[in-house]
Amino acid sequence: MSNRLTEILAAKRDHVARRNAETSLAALEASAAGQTAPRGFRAALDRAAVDGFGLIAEIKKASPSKGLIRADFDPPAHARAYQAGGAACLSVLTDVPFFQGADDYLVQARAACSLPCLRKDFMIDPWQVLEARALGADAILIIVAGLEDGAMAEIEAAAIGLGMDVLVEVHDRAELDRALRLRSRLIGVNNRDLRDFSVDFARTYELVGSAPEGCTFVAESGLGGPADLAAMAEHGVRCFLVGESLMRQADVEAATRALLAA
Ligand SMILES: O=P(O)(O)OC[C@@H](O)[C@@H](O)c1c[nH]c2ccccc12
Repeated sequence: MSNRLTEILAAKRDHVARRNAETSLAALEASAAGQTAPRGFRAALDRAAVDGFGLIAEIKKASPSKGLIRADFDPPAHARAYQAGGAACLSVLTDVPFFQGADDYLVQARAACSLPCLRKDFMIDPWQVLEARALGADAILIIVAGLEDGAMAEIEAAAIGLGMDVLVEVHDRAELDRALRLRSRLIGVNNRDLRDFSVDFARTYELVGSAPEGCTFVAESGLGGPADLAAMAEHGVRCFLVGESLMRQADVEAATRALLAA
């Protein structure tokens, strides 16, 4: 069980325990209740995919495999550029130790645009879902590889209870089967295996045909440009989550527009 995901989840457990102890639940509930209503994340993706591609554009400063991705990191500017370039949704990394993310990046990005925003983090406890909503998040991520069935269901129930969408991330068929026991029908296949960070588009190609009717299917990670999206589209994939390749561009808006023109 010694892999990168296990390491990340162990650190997350300590982080959540600490934050939970220093934050009053009542204050968190009040700030979640004071947020504007969730923006429909899956609905925005589905709308965009009708006659184009549904893009979840990710605000990502660094990653454990690549280190710093962008020195002039500016979440509000990136959020505006992604929206102007045609993205349907945003994903904002809030994990601190491994992705150099921050809760505040999510708050800033969401305030700077009108797109639905996913809090991209490693959810292990329903408390983090309430925290996500208190930050304004419209959707959360569940990584099937990191959770038991019971924990997944609890985290999902917390999100649904708060009106949020849930992106359920899988790597293989066994994980897809587990994902489909949940209620969410927004499924992401991560081409990058979080256990060893290897990237393989075949993970998406193998699973796209197994997603039942009525699922919104998202290919995630390692997508470099229009040619990759065009190849994915040939396999019937219409929705994508892209971070690094867009974050490395000087002109993020133009790169986003070019990507969606694939
Ligand atoms: O930067 P990329 O290769 O375009 O990948 C984006 C996104 O898919 C990736 O950041 C990601 C997918 N699932 C995750 C889970 C946790 C942290 C990060 C991720």
